[in-house]
Amino acid sequence: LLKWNELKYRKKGLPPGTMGWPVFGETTEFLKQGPNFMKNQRARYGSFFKSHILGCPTVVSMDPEINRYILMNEAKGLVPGYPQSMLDILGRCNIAAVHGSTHKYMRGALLSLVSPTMVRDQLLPKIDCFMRDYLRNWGGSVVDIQEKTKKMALLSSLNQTIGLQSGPMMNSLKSEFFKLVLGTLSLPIDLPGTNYRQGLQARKNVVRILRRLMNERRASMVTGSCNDMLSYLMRSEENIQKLTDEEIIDLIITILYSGYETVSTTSMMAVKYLHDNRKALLTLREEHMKIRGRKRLEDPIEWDELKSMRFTRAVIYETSRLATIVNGVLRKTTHDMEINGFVIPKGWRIYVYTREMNYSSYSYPDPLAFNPWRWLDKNADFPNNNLLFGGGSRLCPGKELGIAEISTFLHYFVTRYRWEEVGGNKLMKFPRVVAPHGLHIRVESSH
Ligand code: HEM
Repeated sequence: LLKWNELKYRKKGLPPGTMGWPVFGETTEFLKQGPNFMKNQRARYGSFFKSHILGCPTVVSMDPEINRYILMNEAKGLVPGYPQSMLDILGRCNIAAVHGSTHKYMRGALLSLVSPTMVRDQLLPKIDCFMRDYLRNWGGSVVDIQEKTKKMALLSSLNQTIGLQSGPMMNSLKSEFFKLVLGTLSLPIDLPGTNYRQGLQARKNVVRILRRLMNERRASMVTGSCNDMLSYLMRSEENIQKLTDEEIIDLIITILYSGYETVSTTSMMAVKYLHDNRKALLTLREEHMKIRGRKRLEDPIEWDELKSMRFTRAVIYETSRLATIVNGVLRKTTHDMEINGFVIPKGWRIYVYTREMNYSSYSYPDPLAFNPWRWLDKNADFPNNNLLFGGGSRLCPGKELGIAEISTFLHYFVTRYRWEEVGGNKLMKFPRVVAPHGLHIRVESSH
């Protein structure tokens, strides 16, 4: 079977590599061995090789230059190639499912929601208020920081998108959202009890709740007075892009989904790395104490203060790099196309695998050390330096919002508390960063 499968894919012009078993391909090896599978294949076939993973013939690219080329050239037919289960559950109009001019206006609408002015005037005050409250009364207890940061990312995002702070609607949205997330990461098998079926059902429920909310706001004409993202999108005079209701709903789901695991995992891993690196923690705490020292206890963080948190930003970048919160991004070809001297057939996936770039000792001397200071020496925002937030026309639009959330979380966490890990926490780094049994810390108030 293995041989037959190799012969099936022995077309002229394809990159070197192996295709594994029919149907399953090399998915098991990929998931089990993770980064080592990639490194072994690279040692044998170079940085651009073919495989068959997660149900599709795939070309894996580990070459920084080619990775950048792929991200910069969506217009040539290199469009997002995320799994079907994800597209089904996130909706027809979610940003990863649309290309060309539709992508342009959906992205435009999203960018107008998270522009620097919006972060300064609308979002930062909300985030500050949320975090200040969320991080109350943690002292004197053992908390699972994984669970806390997950809840934090979702609740903060629900507050910004639809203005929800508590109540029954919040509870049902929360539990539906967790099912929705599980569904997007599952095999698309539509049978009772599967994560996929439950994810689809959860999507239906989320859509129903959002639609009801929109109708209620229209009926009571409160759209004008609310200042959350949903109302902003519904107010047609401000919403230059004039999205349909379906597009608005899918955009809200996109925002909730994209900022959830990224923000929560980065926050959790920052807590972990700071715990293990006292000097970095002291430097970070000093940066935040200086800001707090100039203010009254109840004063919120201001935009200029957020911008002045240089070391905090460096901690976020370094956490994102060392933990590799995002291993890579997926694309697919819309027609046969030549890349790097090979011909990639139409419909093949391209895994733009960026993980190894994070551990390059050329770009990051002593790459396995947690060293936030390295980001202070170079211009961290120079787009070619890293692909931590993607690149090209799909560069993460929520980057500054995400950084604002994590910075505010860290601000209240390090100025209010000290913490120690309660031993025995296991961490898995691949395919996603998770603590399978939670990451428990004992928290004490600083004063
Ligand atoms: C530390 C936090 C974050 C990290 C590490 C991160 C990372 C990324 C990466 C790597 C991509 C590129 C995906 C691709 O090319 O296929 C991306 C895209 C995206 N991110 Fe983020 N992200 C973060 C926070 C957020 C937040 C808070 C939002 C909420 C608005 C967000 C919304 C999006 C959206 C909508 C896209 C798709 C853009 C498009 O297709 O045009 N992200 N992000």
